[in-house]
Amino acid sequence: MKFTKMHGLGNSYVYVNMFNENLPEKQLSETAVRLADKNKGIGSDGMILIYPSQTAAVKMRVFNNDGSEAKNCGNGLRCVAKYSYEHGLVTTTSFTIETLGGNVEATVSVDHENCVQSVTVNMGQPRLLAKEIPMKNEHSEAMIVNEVIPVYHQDIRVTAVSMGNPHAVQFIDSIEKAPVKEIGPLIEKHDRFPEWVNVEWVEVVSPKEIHFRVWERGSGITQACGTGACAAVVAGVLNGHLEKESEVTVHLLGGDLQITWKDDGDVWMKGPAEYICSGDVCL
Ligand SMILES: N[C@@H](CCC[C@H](N)C(=O)O)C(=O)O
Repeated sequence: MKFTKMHGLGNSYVYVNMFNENLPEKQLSETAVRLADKNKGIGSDGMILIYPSQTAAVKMRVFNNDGSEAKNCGNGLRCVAKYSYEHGLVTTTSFTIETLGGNVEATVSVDHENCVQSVTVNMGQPRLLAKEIPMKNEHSEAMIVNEVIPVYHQDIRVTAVSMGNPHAVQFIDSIEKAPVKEIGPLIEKHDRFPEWVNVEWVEVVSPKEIHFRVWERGSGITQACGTGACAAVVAGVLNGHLEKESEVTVHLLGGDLQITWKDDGDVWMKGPAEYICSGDVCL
């Protein structure tokens, strides 16, 4: 099977062009696990499949490195946009990408050689009600903003945001002290989150700048999470640390993203997408 490995700020996936390849549905999950293995596979945070779409230019499906399927992936969207444009799957610089979390609009910025330098994605509106995350709560129609959940003898305050996939965001004084490895897995599988959750830590530097760390559902620590960065900015506004309409620079382990939560409710993400390698892999 032909593959291309790409990354968005160090968040790497093995991409498969399903316009040409054929993988049986029942093998997708185990293939993602095998490809992600750094010793017996290619090594990645997961696998992303690019399909023809009935409702958009292309369709993206995302698998974490434990084989679970996710409904969205911000870094993946930018890489799918670059791949689709440079491989002729689309012919315009703005086009729609279908995800299981909804359709989004991507715009590629190209240089004089028609290579994509950066990608801007309108990620759509965050979903904030407990039932939309989903998060178990006495009132399923309530938002979860800076609410305490007990985690292993500690009370941790989280703000819950869905960007098509679920996120629990915490604010801390120093990003260097984020207990990602220790607390991440406990919140990821906390019984308040029936579909599990991506877990983020945020240090607010100024109304236009934050530091960010993530424990991703199904993949653990990664260098970056695009949907997580969007969720962090939304949570920052909801908690009064950041402002709507303001472009926020999010410093992730793998580099920076620019995120804006607009007055009309849409969240915009701008950042890079890069190739690593491509080739054939034995399945
Ligand atoms: N790395 C991604 C998110 C991938 C899916 C996530 N782990 C989930 O299970 O929801 C991003 O860049 O958004």
